[in-house]
Amino acid sequence: MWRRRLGALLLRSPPSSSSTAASSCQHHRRHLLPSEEPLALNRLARLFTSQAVSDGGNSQKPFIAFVLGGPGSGKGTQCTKIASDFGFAHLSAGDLLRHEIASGSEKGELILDIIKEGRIVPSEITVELIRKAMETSNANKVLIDGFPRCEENRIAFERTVGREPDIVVFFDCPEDEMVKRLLGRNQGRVDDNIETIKKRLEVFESLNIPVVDYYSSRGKVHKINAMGTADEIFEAVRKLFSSLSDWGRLAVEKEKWRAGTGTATQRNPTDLLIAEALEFLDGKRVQSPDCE
Ligand SMILES: Nc1ncnc2c1ncn2[C@@H]1O[C@H](COP(=O)(O)OP(=O)(O)O)[C@@H](O)[C@H]1O
Ligand SMILES: O=c1ccn([C@@H]2O[C@H](COP(=O)(O)OP(=O)(O)O)[C@@H](O)[C@H]2O)c(=O)[nH]1
Ligand SMILES: [Mg+2]
Repeated sequence: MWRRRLGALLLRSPPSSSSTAASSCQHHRRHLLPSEEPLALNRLARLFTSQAVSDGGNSQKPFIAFVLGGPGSGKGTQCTKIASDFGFAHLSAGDLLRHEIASGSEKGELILDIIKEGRIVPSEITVELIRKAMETSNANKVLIDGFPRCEENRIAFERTVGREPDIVVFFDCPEDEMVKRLLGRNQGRVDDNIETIKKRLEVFESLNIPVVDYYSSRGKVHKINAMGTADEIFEAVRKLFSSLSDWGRLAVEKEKWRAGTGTATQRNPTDLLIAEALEFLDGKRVQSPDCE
């Protein structure tokens, strides 16, 4: 039984093969470059797992996922689900800016004007809000929803926080669907009107897509088709995060085994399982007769 389960796990595609950007981009094919370097899957998955099990969320280096996509592509909806199923803190850049407006600060007035026009708030304001929210949340896994909006945002974040995101999830949605969703959002937002929506779509194409292209060239983008019901889309999202988590666990086992907690002369089921995982992770073909 354990062997059958292992076979199924090992035969599952790693996340980089099925969903990394560029390979199957439907709505933004012309923008996304093929990945120049493959996702460092073992490193990434190990990081994901070690952060997931770190002690009480005191890690200084959280796992960071940027969540990008056009206005109305479903970023916020999917982030809520990821946060609840995978234990991420959900930091929405737009929500942080709206809280600043609600606080009545001087900065809030400037932010309101910019949001009404569908433009991008100066990087120093947004990056500072995100940096503080990351510090306050003290979480070991963070979703940053709707940021960076442009290359300048990206560079300012990387300079201030001192690192890149670990992955970028990109929701790929056709424009007419995004417009339909935004006009039906009904949350009383000052920017959910057709005039601002048009401007936001232009800004998305001209300034946000280059950020996706940049991370795509770094092998970090996982593109998700954002058409379908929220639950259907979440199935694809769940696969991505589950794979990271499964592969991370295997990578940790591999390290333990290499460190001497398993030897070739021990032949109990756990050792066999680890040996098979090791072979697979080393890129060899696993003989798994119980599975197909
Ligand atoms: N898959 C979906 N199908 C139809 N409507 C959706 C879907 N996902 C989200 N929505 C709705 O579309 C609107 C925009 O979704 P939201 O998550 O706020 O997107 P974003 O954060 O990318 O702007 C919301 O009213 C939301 O309830
Ligand atoms: O990093 C960010 C995120 C948002 N915004 C502004 O806030 C608006 C709303 O952003 P949000 O992410 O809430 O919109 P969504 O894409 O989710 O509809 C954007 O159009 C921008 O004007 C910004 O300037 N920088
Ligand atoms: Mg949103």
